[in-house]
Amino acid sequence: MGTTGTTDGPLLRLEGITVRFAGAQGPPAVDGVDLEVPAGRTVCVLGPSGSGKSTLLRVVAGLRRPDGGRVLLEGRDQARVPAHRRGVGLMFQDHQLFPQRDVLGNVLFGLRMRGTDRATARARAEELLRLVGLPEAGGRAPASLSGGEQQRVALARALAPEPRVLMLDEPLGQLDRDLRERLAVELRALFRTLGTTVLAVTHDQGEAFAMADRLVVMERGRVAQVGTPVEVWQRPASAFVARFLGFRNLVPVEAVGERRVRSPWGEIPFDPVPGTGSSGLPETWRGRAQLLVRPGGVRIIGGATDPVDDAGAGDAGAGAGTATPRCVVTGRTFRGDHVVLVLRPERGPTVEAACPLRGAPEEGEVVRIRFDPAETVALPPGEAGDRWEAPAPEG
Ligand SMILES: Nc1ncnc2c1ncn2[C@@H]1O[C@H](COP(=O)(O)OP(=O)(O)OP(=O)(O)O)[C@@H](O)[C@H]1O
Repeated sequence: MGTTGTTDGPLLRLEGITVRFAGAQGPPAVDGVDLEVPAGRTVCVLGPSGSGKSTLLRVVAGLRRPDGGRVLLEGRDQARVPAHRRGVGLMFQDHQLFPQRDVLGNVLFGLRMRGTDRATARARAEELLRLVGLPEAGGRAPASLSGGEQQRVALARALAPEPRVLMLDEPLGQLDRDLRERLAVELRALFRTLGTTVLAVTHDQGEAFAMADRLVVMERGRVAQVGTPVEVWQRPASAFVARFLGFRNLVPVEAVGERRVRSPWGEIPFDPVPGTGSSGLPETWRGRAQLLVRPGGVRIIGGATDPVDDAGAGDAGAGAGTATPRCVVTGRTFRGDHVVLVLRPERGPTVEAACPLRGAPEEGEVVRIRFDPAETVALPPGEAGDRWEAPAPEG
């Protein structure tokens, strides 16, 4: 009962979708968005509140006409196709089951509307309830179910009419984090089994990373980055994306030599941007960048009294001229198998470090750190609203 495309191209393609709300100031709510969803895949649009995610879904569903651009389903322009004929399903955060119908009645609803005969509809509804893990719940009232169970029923109801594309708007938003991440993993497996094509929007990275084959990160109505979850995590395209993913160790830097930069923490070697020359930065950045250091790349190399000279030349692991700033541990949080430390260096912004439980320093301790070049990512120097300022000179 899968929904697969009949053409070689993506099942859903958006070309330059633009939406301007009447009377709204500033740039359009959705600003020239291109996006593709291949058949049988799950694409998650991820972005902060107000970045245009829901508006985009409404355009695909046919609930809002775009001011520019096209929606193509199986290669066909949907401009003149009304919402109810597009064959797309939409599930909102507040899934609103029909309270007066039992669970089976809720799942049957779309099938009966479509004129599916009673026996076929019932068989399919029961099959879907089994697939979402509620095989015995058909006769229950929605109000007697937990939030997570209601969410599953809503999903079964949305899947029942076999939409060509299933669209989910913050599908797990109302559930607590634990359940949300578990359900996201289950959904991914379910969509794989059914071959469902899914376009989901969420502001929750955990949910998006658990569900998506491909991520589209939005920033103020525009696409900031497209890639697999691993690609986006490993190489965020901008400081905006990096911050949105929760990375905090982000500083302006200036090239000072081959694959070395001056940062507010001192001079550090970094991982060059692929395809660049000796400086390791694209020429268009003119020797400037922002540098992200992943928390796992901040290495504790010893206590304050260990023999490391202040210019940073003494530590064998760090290499000559490499900063090994001295920091006070100001925060310490357990995260299961590791500890996240907040470190206040003598100069420059605070640093977040992830380190193994064993031997992790205590709050108030003074330590030395160095930055592992393999865990750094150079990002473009600036973007709208994000001013690049030269790092303070050392000394
Ligand atoms: N009907 C409307 N009239 C005017 N402006 C609107 C309307 N709907 C949305 N907007 C604006 O368009 C922008 C995008 O809104 P949208 O709801 O698509 O964002 P979102 O990313 O889905 O946010 P959230 O995660 O909070 O739902 C916002 O600035 C919002 O204020």
